[in-house]
Amino acid sequence: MNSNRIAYTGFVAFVSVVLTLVIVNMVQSSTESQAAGDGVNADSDTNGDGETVYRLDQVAEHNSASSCWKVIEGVVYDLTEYLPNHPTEEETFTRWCGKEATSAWQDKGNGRPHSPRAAARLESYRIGVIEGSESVSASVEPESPFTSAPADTVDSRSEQMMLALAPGTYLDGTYRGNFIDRGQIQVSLQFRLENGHIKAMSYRHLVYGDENYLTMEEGAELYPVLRQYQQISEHLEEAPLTAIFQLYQPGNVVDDIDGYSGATLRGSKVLSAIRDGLNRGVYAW
Ligand code: HEM
Repeated sequence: MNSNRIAYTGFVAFVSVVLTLVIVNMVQSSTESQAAGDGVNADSDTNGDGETVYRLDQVAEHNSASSCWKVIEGVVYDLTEYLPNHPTEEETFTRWCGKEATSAWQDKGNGRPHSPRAAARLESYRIGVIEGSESVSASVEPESPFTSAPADTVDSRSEQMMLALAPGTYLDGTYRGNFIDRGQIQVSLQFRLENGHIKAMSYRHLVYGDENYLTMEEGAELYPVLRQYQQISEHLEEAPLTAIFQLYQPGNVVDDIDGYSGATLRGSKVLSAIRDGLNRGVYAW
């Protein structure tokens, strides 16, 4: 073998090694970029039970009706297909898409839990668990009186208010309370407290200016106002006392009859009348 030939063979070997390295490198980086492009599933792990483990920021990407995931008690559910079957306005359900929704699931925003039938249905939409779910389920957010609103709108006031109405603070019995403004009793109501839950709330007097809502006929112009008051009392039926704080956001409690602004006033009056009743003490056992 002459020296030219040796140099040529060496050169060819060198080039093939370099080419191989370049190709291996290209294949590797294309696999990596594909994985990154796959988004949510790419960097999701599986746990010992073979379930996919998601992070909250991955769930947060599925925050609309077209793709709706929720985290409930540490489990991730893809509820997109269930959405059209939920028996409420779509917004009640979709506002929790992409979020930690344990408290909303537990009290439906009205202080009442979902039925066992609903819980069974939920299971069929399970797609995985949330990262660190042991600690998530152990430290589920404290029950909030504002659970009908996402947790980020809750502030520390809610906790103080909850404490003020903690079960056992008010005795069971019948209560009567009033909201009085500008020298006029506008709302007078009665309710029972049984095991800390509101029962049979009724209005004894509902007046504003010259209007007496309680005697209004169904076709009357201001009849919707009476309807909103009734929706508030229906909403509170059998709810824990702390549910009265939901009246600060009556958009979740009554139909949008007048753009909520009036409903806000109505909610606040009822809230104030209930608290007046509580302050007065038991009216009858
Ligand atoms: C997490 C947010 C959710 C909220 C805020 C919510 C809220 C509500 C509300 C307001 C009602 C109607 C009023 C009532 O029955 O008291 C309701 C009923 C119902 N919801 Fe939900 N819901 C949520 C999630 C779900 C999920 C994930 C399922 C099942 C996959 C579900 C299944 C049902 C069923 C079957 C009913 C009929 C009543 C019952 O069986 O409890 N909901 N929900």
